[in-house]
Amino acid sequence: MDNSLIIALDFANGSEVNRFLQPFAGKELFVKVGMELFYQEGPSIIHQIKEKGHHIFLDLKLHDIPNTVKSAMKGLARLECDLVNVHAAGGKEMMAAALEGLEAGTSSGRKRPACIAVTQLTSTSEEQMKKEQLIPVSLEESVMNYALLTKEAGLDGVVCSAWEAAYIRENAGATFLTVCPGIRMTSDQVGDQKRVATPEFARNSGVSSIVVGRSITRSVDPVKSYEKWMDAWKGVRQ
Ligand SMILES: O=c1ccn([C@@H]2O[C@H](COP(=O)(O)O)[C@@H](O)[C@H]2O)c(=O)[nH]1
Repeated sequence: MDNSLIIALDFANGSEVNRFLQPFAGKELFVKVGMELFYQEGPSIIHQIKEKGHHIFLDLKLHDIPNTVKSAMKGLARLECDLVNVHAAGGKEMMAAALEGLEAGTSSGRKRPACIAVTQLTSTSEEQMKKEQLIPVSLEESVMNYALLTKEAGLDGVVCSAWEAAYIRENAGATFLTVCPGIRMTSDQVGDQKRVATPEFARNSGVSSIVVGRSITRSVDPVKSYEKWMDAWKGVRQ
């Protein structure tokens, strides 16, 4: 799953997803199903997207007591997604329990889904983190702390912004995944994201995979937009 551009399918229902995916028929995409879509459509949306041949990041950001997360992950493993996640703020014990659940729910002979943890949301600024979460260190230190806890718990990587990816790579190793949302072209609207970066910056920082939502899903021509984004991510001259 390294070097992927993951499209965030933040749609209200399955019909909107089908309408979006239809012009991509024949292409093998990596897509992200988040809370908005999954809470409306449930597991059936995962089966439908898998039938179309796409890879899936199920972005439900589990955050609860270890036993609950373990049981939930056991169930989610049966959906056979490629990537799932939790919040690192749930702690090392919770993250280790998530892995145990995933392993228990993965059928024999199959590879368990990769599991990553959200560090600080890309919609969080350092100022907000200090004021609201009462974390006195820099945002980069907080993200790094969560990344190291995630690694110690045995998970495969983290969700972070592209700004922290190089530091994480240096300290946690090149095989530890850094999956980065908050990616924007310079002409794009930033919206609610705070720690944004361009695809070029992400590539040069050694980010494993980028997540792109509205810039593609809300564009007039999503296929053309996706191709433009892929070129920027892969480093093709514009
Ligand atoms: O820290 C995080 C964790 C998850 N996300 C998700 O990524 C996409 C980003 O969408 P855009 O439209 O490109 O902003 C969205 O689904 C978020 O839930 C994140 O942005 N930051």
